[in-house]
Amino acid sequence: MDAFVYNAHAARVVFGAGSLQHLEREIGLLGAQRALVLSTPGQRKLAERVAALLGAKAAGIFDGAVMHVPIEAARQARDEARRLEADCAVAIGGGSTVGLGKAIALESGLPILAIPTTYAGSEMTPIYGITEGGLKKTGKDARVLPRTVIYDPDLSTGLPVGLSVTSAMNAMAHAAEGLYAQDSNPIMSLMAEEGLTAMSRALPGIVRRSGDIEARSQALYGAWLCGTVLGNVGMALHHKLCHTLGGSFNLPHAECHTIVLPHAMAYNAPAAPEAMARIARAIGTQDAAAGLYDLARDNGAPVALRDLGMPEADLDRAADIAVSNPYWNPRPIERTAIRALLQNAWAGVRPVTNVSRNP
Ligand SMILES: NC(=O)C1=CN([C@@H]2O[C@H](COP(=O)(O)OP(=O)(O)OC[C@H]3O[C@@H](n4cnc5c(N)ncnc54)[C@H](O)[C@@H]3O)[C@@H](O)[C@H]2O)C=CC1
Ligand SMILES: O=C(O)/C=C\C(=O)CC(=O)O
Repeated sequence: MDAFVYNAHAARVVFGAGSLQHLEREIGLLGAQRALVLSTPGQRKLAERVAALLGAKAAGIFDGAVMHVPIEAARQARDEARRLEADCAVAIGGGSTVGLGKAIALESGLPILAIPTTYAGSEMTPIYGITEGGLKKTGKDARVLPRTVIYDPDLSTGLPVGLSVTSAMNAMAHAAEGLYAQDSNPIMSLMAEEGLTAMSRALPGIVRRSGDIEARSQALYGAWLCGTVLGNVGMALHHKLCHTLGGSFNLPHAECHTIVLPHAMAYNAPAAPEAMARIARAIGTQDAAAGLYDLARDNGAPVALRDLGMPEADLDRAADIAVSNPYWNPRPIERTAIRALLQNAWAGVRPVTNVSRNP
């Protein structure tokens, strides 16, 4: 076994259907008296429910969370937290809402209690992202890691099936890249495999019946594991491509992850055969790249960037941006091969690598 460094991140997790009922207890354990509740405009009603549960400990609601955390939204939320003298942020929603909580915590150090309703996994990472002047910057800071996470599968039954599938693929991307990360370690790899398995088993159940609590529980469990992997080891080519497509071409986050993931795996397969074998085993397939493509397609997710409205003419610029300041990657970043990868992802070609067959 190779030598490795393992850093555990402290977070308290309360998991299970109905666990939102423990919110008041959990806020008490954080020692908070004035919680600012955060949401998107679309999840305002849920934020009001949370505020009602908090009673006198609710300082107010800010429902201006937006994908990729525009600096303007971050400033408004920070101002509101100061004005209300909040001593805690309760973020209920997906990665955008948790991201807004992180923007507040980054400046003020306020503790975050996160209640995720998608599978993006941000609640388990010290990674923040803020968009300013059309550019998304990401960084790591221990202050933004939520102190407490309440995973209540009841709250995810309303997540539309399409977004459930793409959000799950977003989570799986964290695990897949974690398996070949430069700083990977055996503990994170265990979590990554288990997270991939949980997600691939959960998806057909959710697609069959959106309110299937067992499937929803499996998916949230998978989101927890995959998010933990993202929070502990580095991202590589796949995340760089998605941040390029989301940040510079305004394509939707989870859908980009879904479409690009099989192609990023095909690109990296020759340089990371063991990771490919583990991914394939975890999702019960012969070939990691083709298996991830099939999982998305068979559960009704988009598989082509052109179906998200990306013009073919933008692929050259996307390739240029993706190869500038690349994240570490197991296979060297070659512009011609990245351009070909993007072409395949744009057209929705099913990739097959024949590298993953030997666990
Ligand atoms: N910092 C980190 O570690 C990570 C950050 N992210 C960031 O998170 C953002 C994407 O987050 P996502 O969760 O994909 O999307 P999101 O948080 O933007 O949510 C997408 C939409 O679904 C709605 N929604 C969420 N949960 C729902 C539910 N249960 N029922 C009905 N509607 C619901 C939201 O109101 C929103 O309109 C991106 O900005 C991405 O960069 C994503 C992963 C990790
Ligand atoms: O943008 C961020 O907040 C940072 C990381 C991610 O979005 C991870 C991802 O691409 O899912």
